[in-house]
This record gives sequence, structure tokens and C-alpha cells, in this order.
Amino acid sequence: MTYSVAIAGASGYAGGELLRLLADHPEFEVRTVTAHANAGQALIAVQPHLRGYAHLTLQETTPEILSGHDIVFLALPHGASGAIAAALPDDVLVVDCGADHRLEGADDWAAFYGGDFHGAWSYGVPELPRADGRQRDRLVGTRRIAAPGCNASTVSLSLAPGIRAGVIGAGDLVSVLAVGPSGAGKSLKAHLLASEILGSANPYAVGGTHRHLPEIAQALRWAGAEDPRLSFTPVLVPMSRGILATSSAKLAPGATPESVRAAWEDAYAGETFVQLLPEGQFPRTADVLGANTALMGLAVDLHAGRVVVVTAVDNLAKGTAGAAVQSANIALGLPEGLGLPVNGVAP
Ligand SMILES: NC(=O)C1=CN([C@@H]2O[C@H](COP(=O)(O)OP(=O)(O)OC[C@H]3O[C@@H](n4cnc5c(N)ncnc54)[C@H](OP(=O)(O)O)[C@@H]3O)[C@@H](O)[C@H]2O)C=CC1
Ligand SMILES: CC(=O)N[C@@H](CCC(=O)OP(=O)(O)O)C(=O)O
Repeated sequence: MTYSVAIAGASGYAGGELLRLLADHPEFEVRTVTAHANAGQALIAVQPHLRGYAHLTLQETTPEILSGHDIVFLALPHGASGAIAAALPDDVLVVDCGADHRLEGADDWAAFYGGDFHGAWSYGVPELPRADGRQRDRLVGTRRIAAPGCNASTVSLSLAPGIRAGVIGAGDLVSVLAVGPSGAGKSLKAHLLASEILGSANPYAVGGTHRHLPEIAQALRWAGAEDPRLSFTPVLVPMSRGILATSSAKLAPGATPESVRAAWEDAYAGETFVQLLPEGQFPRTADVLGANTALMGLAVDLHAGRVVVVTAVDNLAKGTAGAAVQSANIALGLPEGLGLPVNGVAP
């Protein structure tokens, strides 16, 4: 069967990555692409790397133009997708790459985003370990999916296995991330100018202010943490794509290096797109560029009494568009990895 697909926000980074991945999907066909300021332009005038879509023109982003497809991917700034999604038919599979439908709590939404609260949809990180199974189970058959924040999914995948297994505590979690500027989207922002970031590492949202904190806490509660406490610091570094998240947590009483490694091995056994590296090996962002793959390395620091997890993700692939397509495959009952690359681009 061929599913007809519309992509809103196709002129942006996340929309562009959806288009790149869907070009290789045997059952999804992108028929409509929309934008905002760029509406009216040929898609390849705005996304010149997507030569296979020379036949598509960017249209206005309205519910009328997006209706009439089997699947709608929304890759719009947060706050812009809630109202559009609410106007789409219930039987259409809608996947929101923005934050509008990620959080269960209206208070969290008000504190970190503001504006109308639209309620939570099935969270699109299939491999995420939960106390009662895996997030994948909640995606089967759904018609509404909230794709994750890229930093949030990277940190949640890093820490949830240890929390679920009880081998780390959740009261003293620390994550420091090296992130590329494409995570902030394509629109002009002074702090992302090449002159500001080339040759420099720039921290931002330091000290408990980042919007992904409630999203990570929610995922860690699903894994079994009662009241997770995370210190989270992203640092912009000069690489166009990629996240390298170094997370650490206190070893739980009685946990051993063997029981710790077993927790992560159990969590991701059999997973294609989340892979734990052998002992002593740690990933680089270069290993996952263009891939729908999260690579993870794990160490137990007995002197510090902490577990350290290093995870590399391509923010636009596994961090957004890949997670969106993988989750859509699950919702529709298709093979989960259909159309998705496990291999990266190197060097
Ligand atoms: N970049 C990333 O790594 C990640 C992004 N996301 C989320 O995905 C979404 C898209 O992000 P990203 O692609 O990076 O952002 P971009 O700024 O690159 O793209 C935004 C897109 O939305 C369109 N747009 C802008 N304003 C409006 C509006 N008021 N109404 C309708 N369309 C509008 C733009 O159209 P035009 O260009 O024509 O103005 C463009 O197509 C965001 O919610 C983001 O948070 C999630 C995880 C990671
Ligand atoms: C470099 C940079 O700014 N990165 C973004 C990543 C945003 C993201 O993952 O998207 P959502 O806004 O949909 O959550 C940030 O840290 O906010």
C-alpha cells in the first residue's frame, strides 16, 4: 500500500530531514509540502540537496491543504502545530515534531513554554524503557504521535535503563551535552551566527532553565523514578549536526559494574537503532551522522561512585525525523525500520 504524506514546515531543518528519509521509504509518498515565509517557492529552491523532489512546490500551511492525506508530519515552531493538528481528521496519522503534544502536565507546559496547552500524545521514542515495558507498546495503532525533543530523547535513553533496573539513583543526575546549532532550526538567530560559534564552545540554558527538563523528567518517571533531579547543561559546539550527551548518576547501594552493564544490555537487547557499545568503547557524533541510530558507551567509576553514559545521536535523524518515521511505522503496523538508515555518513 502507498500512504499519501503531507509535510508542514518542509522548508526547515526537521522538515528537510523528513523529506530526505522518506525518499527511501517504500510505502510513504510525499505529495504535499507546506511552509510559511517560503510558501510559493519550489521546494528544491529552498532545500537544494533534495533533488528528488523537483516536482513539489511549497504551499501555505493550512488544515485544508494538509487534509486529504493518510499521514501529516508537522515540523513547525512549537506553539504553531496545536491548532492545526486539532483541525485535522481523527483517522489521519499526525506526527508532531514540535513540543506542543509532548508534556502530560499543563503546569510544566505553562512554566517552560506558555500559551495554549494541547495535551499529550503518544511519545515517539519507541526504545525508551518504561517500568511497565517499552514506549513502543504505546505507539501501536495510535493516530497521534509527539516526536521527541532531540536533547530530551538522548538523555532519557541514556538514563532510563539504570533507573528502571534500580542500579542508579534518580536524585543526583547530571547531563552535559555538546550540541550542533541545527538543533535550533534554520531561522536567523544572533547567537548562532558563524562568527559567534566557529572556534568556540558556548553554553546556554544553564541552571535548570532548558525546555527539555520537564520532558526528560516525565520519561524518567515512566522508567520508575519518583522525583528525578537532573542538572542539564547544553553547550553549542561548531558541528552542523549532532549531540554528544555525557550523563552521570550515583550508583545505587549494592549495584556492581556487572549489574549496571546488564541493565543497559537488557534494555536495548535486540534493538536496531539504539546500540550499547562494548566495554571501554565510547561513541563520537561522527559515527551517527545521517543515521537513525543512537550509540551509547557506559562506564562505572567506582572511585566517584557514579555511572557514566555517553550517547551520540544525530539531532535531525534519530533525534527528530527518524524517530518520527520509526514511530509512524509502528503506529501503522509496518516493519519498524522501514526506510530508515542504521548506517551513518563518514568521514
Ligand atoms: N532542529 C532539530 O534538531 C529539532 C527540531 N525539532 C522541532 O521541529 C520543529 C521544526 O524545527 P526546525 O525544522 O529545526 O525549525 P526551522 O526553523 O528550520 O523550520 C521551521 C519551519 O516552520 C515554518 N514556519 C515558521 N513559522 C511558521 C508559522 N507561524 N506557521 C507555520 N509554519 C511556520 C517555516 O517555514 P518558512 O521557512 O517558510 O518560514 C519552516 O518550514 C520545531 O518545533 C522544533 O522544535 C525537534 C527536535 C529536534
Ligand atoms: C542548539 C539548540 O538550540 N538546540 C535546541 C534543540 C531543540 C529541540 O530538540 O527541539 P524542540 O524545540 O522541538 O524541543 C535546544 O537546545 O533548545
